[in-house]
Amino acid sequence: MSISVIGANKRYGDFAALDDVSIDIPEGSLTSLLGPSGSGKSTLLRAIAGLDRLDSGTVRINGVDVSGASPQQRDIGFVFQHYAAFKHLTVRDNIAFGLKIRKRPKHEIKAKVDELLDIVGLTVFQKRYPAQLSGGQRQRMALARALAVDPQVLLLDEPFGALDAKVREDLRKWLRQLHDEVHVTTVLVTHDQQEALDVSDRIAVLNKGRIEQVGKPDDLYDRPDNVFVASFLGSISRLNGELVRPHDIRLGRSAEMVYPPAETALDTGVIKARVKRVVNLGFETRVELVSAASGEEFVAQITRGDQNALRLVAGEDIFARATKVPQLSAD
Ligand SMILES: Nc1ncnc2c1ncn2[C@@H]1O[C@H](COP(=O)(O)OP(=O)(O)OP(=O)(O)O)[C@@H](O)[C@H]1O
Repeated sequence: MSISVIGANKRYGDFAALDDVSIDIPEGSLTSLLGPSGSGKSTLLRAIAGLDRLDSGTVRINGVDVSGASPQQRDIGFVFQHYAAFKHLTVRDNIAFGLKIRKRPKHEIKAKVDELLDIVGLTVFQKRYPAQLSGGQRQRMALARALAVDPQVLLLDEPFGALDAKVREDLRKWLRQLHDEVHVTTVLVTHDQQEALDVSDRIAVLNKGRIEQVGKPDDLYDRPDNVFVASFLGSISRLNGELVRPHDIRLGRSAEMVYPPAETALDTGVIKARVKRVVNLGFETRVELVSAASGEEFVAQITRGDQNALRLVAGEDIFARATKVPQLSAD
């Protein structure tokens, strides 16, 4: 099912939580709403779900105007950051809950729950109670429960937000696989750009109640419309007045060493810089630098292999040259 939001506005007093937001979410896609805290992501998701009414604007699911419909009528699966499971029901019964209240036949419930337990990897824990699960297992149970009733649309509001970094990473890989198997149109709210880049077919970047840009992860990263999108999707520095990404900066001990490949004509030219700090981050090394000419501080990210060859240390003067982020169309 596709989702269209057209001209959505939502105010709290004088404050515009959504300011004329329009977005098309294609059928079967996994689309992330990405933005800083307070940018309106949850407000937009809740409007799609029917949990909050818009002041004006339209929500369409598969072309049908559902703006006046209740969440139940919209046939939506929802998972929040803190999932409210039924504590007194086992994992199996939690997943079966929606099917039981819809009075589905017993054999159908059993088959569906068995399938979902398998998909979310909780078959061996099916007799446990929610309190006996880890946070990550509980969120997987929540997803299985939301999917049990075959919703038209799956809405996820920071579903992994309360989990630690490693578990988050595992779960977002798992979510992507799950989506590839189930294909339900999914909207994921996140403030984590890594998460959005990792799992999404499309990302909508929100800022102050407006959508800044919508596109495929690579398009947003390589061709951001403006500085906000460029900086929200990854760290970025200003160098000779140009925006550059840390891993697009070449460093060397001579000007000749930093010539970029011939095809990248869009570059900053050779810049003399002083190394301020070198930080080893496992596979990569972050080098913090100061431009000799302008005093601008910038950050380069090089491989550990390059650092082993260069052996950069704080205080030394080197040369840098960077490929620019393509010109920002909306600035
Ligand atoms: N019920 C409410 N009453 C007043 N203001 C609200 C209400 N709900 C949301 N807001 C405001 O609307 C803005 C957008 O909120 P929203 O929850 O959509 O942001 P968000 O992007 O999801 O942020 P976060 O990542 O922090 O959850 C915020 O400034 C918030 O304070």
